[in-house]
Amino acid sequence: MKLGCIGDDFTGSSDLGNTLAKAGMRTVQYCGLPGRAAAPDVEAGVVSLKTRTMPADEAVRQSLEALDWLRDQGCQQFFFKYCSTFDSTSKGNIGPVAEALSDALGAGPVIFCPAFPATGRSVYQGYLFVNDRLLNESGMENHPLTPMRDADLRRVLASQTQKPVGHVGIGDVLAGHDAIRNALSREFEAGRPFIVVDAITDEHLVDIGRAAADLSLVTGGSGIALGLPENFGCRPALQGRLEGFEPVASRAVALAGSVSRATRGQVDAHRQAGQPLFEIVAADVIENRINAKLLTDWLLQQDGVPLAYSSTNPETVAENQRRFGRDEVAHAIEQLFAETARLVSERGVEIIISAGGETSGAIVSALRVEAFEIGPEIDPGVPALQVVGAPLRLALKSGNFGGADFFSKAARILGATL
Ligand SMILES: Nc1ncnc2c1ncn2[C@@H]1O[C@H](COP(=O)(O)OP(=O)(O)O)[C@@H](O)[C@H]1O
Ligand SMILES: O=C(O)[C@@H](O)C(=O)COP(=O)(O)O
Repeated sequence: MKLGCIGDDFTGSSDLGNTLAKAGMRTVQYCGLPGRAAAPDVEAGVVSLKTRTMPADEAVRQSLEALDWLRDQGCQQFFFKYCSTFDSTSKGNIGPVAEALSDALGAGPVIFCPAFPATGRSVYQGYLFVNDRLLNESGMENHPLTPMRDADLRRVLASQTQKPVGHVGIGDVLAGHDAIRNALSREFEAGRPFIVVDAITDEHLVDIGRAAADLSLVTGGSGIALGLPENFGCRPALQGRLEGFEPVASRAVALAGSVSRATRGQVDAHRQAGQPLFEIVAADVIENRINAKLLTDWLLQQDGVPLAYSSTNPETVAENQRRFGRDEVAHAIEQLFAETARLVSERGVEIIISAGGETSGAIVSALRVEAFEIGPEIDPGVPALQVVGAPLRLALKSGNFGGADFFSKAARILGATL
């Protein structure tokens, strides 16, 4: 293994796997810390953890364990993948995890770059934009678990780490990879080892990737991984990745626990397309009026691509959190989806589409998936996934990713019988 990656959630890890596989690296996504050595032909391993919102010391512990495993596989460079909207709480976990990894590796300059132009995320003058909005006006300020209320990445990162934070601006990035490398050294030598790097286009990311060839630790969204595979002699491998998987004789079932803007739009579009929808109301979950058995029965009675969703507007989410407690309601809904995924799979469903990072983490854990092979891209940042060693396929959609017709498109590319 050449490139060892640690993802702070499961959807984000499949996003990274997608980028690396498209860029020509033989990539496997592991669900949690693998219990055995990787197959010898794997070039990039992505250990997906669910560390984004857990207490920082536990996130650090799990990330260091993943680092040890990746080191044992022979990796030469390490990548810490977090969200392209820099999702974190006031305590971390981006800063604490990056700090621990950097100390363990004795790293030099460490890049922080969540830019992902294909999905509208860019970093300019140290500020993170989502399309034409600053991060804190993009809808992310209402995220149920990681509300992002400051777009200045230098300030957000500095509040999470003891390490001084530097910046490589767009001027240096536009001047190409040598200038970027020099600027990184300049910041490091000035005593600022954690360096936010501007990037607006894929070309910038490729140049930053090239400048990072000798760095032991790189951190960011999946975009910053665009340029890394070439450093290992890999070339883009689009052949065979453009079409869907071979069809299988299984329906697809969709489960959405994301309350992000894009997911809510996809739920509406699915309804308008005449597909069967089941709305999960938080109070019904908490007060046991709905459970996984009832939901499974409903899903299996439908035609088309049935979708069960708890996605709702920010006011209702805030009301649910006030009434039941933020973590309690999130956990109850995640567990309902996880148990439902387990039951539909037991009853023969081989294709599950999941929307939401935390939601997907819970679902994948309940399905006891060990690893995924990365298949064709459904939409930017979302690949079709084949479970290694089992006839089960998944799509793990980050909340804010995907086009309006995502659920139907995913079912088709995953090879569902429609
Ligand atoms: N109706 C709701 N009320 C309160 N919390 C909800 C509701 N629906 C989902 N949630 C919780 O919100 C969180 C959404 O996070 P996640 O699944 O990571 O989605 P995203 O990818 O959009 O961030 C989950 O923990 C989920 O259980
Ligand atoms: O980088 C991204 O935006 C995604 O890969 C990601 O991590 C999104 O997280 P969720 O929205 O919580 O799925």
